[in-house]
Parts: sequence; C-alpha cells; structure tokens
Amino acid sequence: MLRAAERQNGSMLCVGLDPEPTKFPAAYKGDANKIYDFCARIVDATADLVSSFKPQIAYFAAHRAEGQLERLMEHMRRVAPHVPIILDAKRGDIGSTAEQYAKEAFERYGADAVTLSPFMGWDSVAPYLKYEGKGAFLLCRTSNPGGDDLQNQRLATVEGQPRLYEHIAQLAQGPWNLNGQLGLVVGATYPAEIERVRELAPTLPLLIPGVGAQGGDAVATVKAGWRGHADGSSVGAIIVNSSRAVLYASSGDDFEQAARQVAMQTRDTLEAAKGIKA
Ligand SMILES: O=c1ccn([C@@H]2O[C@H](COP(=O)(O)O)[C@@H](O)[C@H]2O)c(=O)[nH]1
Repeated sequence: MLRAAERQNGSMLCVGLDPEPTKFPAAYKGDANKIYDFCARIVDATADLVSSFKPQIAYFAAHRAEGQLERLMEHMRRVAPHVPIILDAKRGDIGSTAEQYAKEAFERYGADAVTLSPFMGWDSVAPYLKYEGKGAFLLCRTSNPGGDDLQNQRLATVEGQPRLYEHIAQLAQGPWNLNGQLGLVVGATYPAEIERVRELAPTLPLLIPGVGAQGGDAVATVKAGWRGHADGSSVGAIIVNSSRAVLYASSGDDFEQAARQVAMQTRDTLEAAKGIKA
C-alpha cells in the first residue's frame, strides 16, 4: 500500500495530524469540537501529495476527541483510499494489554500501521503482528535530544557492544520480523543514525519525523535513508513526516492553500534529493 501511494503521488512525505485547537485558524480557534473539520480540510488539501498520513492519538485523546478521530479515519479512507494511515500511539505494554491496544489501533480506528515502543520486548510487540497486512513501526532512534539517554547507550551484554538503537534495528530486521510487518522510527534530526539504521535494516520502511518544526534536514534525510531502484522507489521505503510546519503554515483563512504549498515544497525537496549524490 505504501509503495502504491508513493508511486501514485510521487511522494515520500507523510503529513502528520497533530491538531492543537489553540493554533487553529480564526474560524476554528480554541474549539476542540472543530478538530475533525480542521484535520479533514488538511487531508483534502494534501491527499494527492503524500505517501501516508500520521494522526497522533494524544492530540485527540487530550480533548476527548476520539470520536472525531474515528470520523477522520473514515474520511481519510473515503477521500484517499490508496494512502496508508499510521496511527502514532507509541504503545508498549505486556502481551494481554498489548492485545487491547492492537484491537484499538486496527479494529477501532482501522489504522494500517501503528507506532510502538519496543522497550518491553518481544512479547509486547507480538500481539500487533497477529493482524495480517498491518504494520508496526518500532521507536529506534527518536528525533528528540533525550533519545540519547537510553537509545545511544552501548549494550555490554551483546557481542560487539552495539548501541541500544542499533540492537533494536537488528531485531526488527531479523528475528522479530516474522512476516515482514515491522518498520523503524528514526529522527530526521540525526542523519548519521539514519544511515547507520539503514545499514543494519536495509529493507525496512523507516518512518522519519523531524523535518519542518524540529529543523531536521530533508536532503540529508533522503541521502541517509533512501536507497534507490531504477523505478524511483527505495529498497527500504522512507516515510518523512512533517506535522506542525504543514498544519500551521498559515493561521488565516488561507490555511488549506498554505498547508498544500508547504506539503508540495517538502515533497518536491525530498524527491529532488533522490538525485543528489553524497
Ligand atoms: O522520534 C519521534 C517520533 C515521533 N514523533 C512524532 O512526529 C510528529 C512530529 O511533529 P512535527 O510538528 O513535525 O515536529 C509528532 O507527532 C511527534 O509526536 C517525533 O517527532 N519524533
């Protein structure tokens, strides 16, 4: 599905849906009941420019807007049936609870993939993989500075002493990836680590947040993570997320056009970077 959307829209861009009512344009400003309307208009304005959408569940749950998220998922299915939806939930819990989280992501919301913290190990990830055709992106080397605190530590107990994020990449590329359902989250703010993860996980899709508001370098991201085929696709896909820079490109009545403009520029920058040699 990801490959098809990438081809159809000529894009590696994921638009992140992080609705924050205080940042909405004047007509919706401060109104949590307008979360669906705002996000649906962003989806309509960008659906032909993206390879995926990524709603972040906290922005809905914080406003008791889970019902609006359900409606938004249905809307995305209707207007962009070819575009995969990654539910950014960053779940991670013991198996029995993980079964409930998996049901929430894939049955309640109908997401195509979900983000997970691998911190609790294999049995916390396995329940998601029982859903055939669905994917899970494991946090590996996240975009925030605090990601260093644990993810960059070396594992003295593992031969060759890889760092924790390298070990996660190896597990996801190898023994944990029973049916090819896993991908990894790696921050655009750390291109050297994207390159390292790509070495360790050559075929996995990488979800890469951090361009736009967090200042990650779009060109460096593509150089580090994209490994091209002649047909323009990557051996392991990259999905480059931008949320706030697109959503809040304008606080005026022109917010949809402004969001479209930024999404188009970002998509074009990413596509052009495929041709730039290191
Ligand atoms: O390492 C990570 C993992 C997830 N995120 C999420 O991506 C978006 C980024 O939003 P921007 O506005 O483009 O900065 C947001 O939903 C995060 O929760 C991340 O940033 N880094």
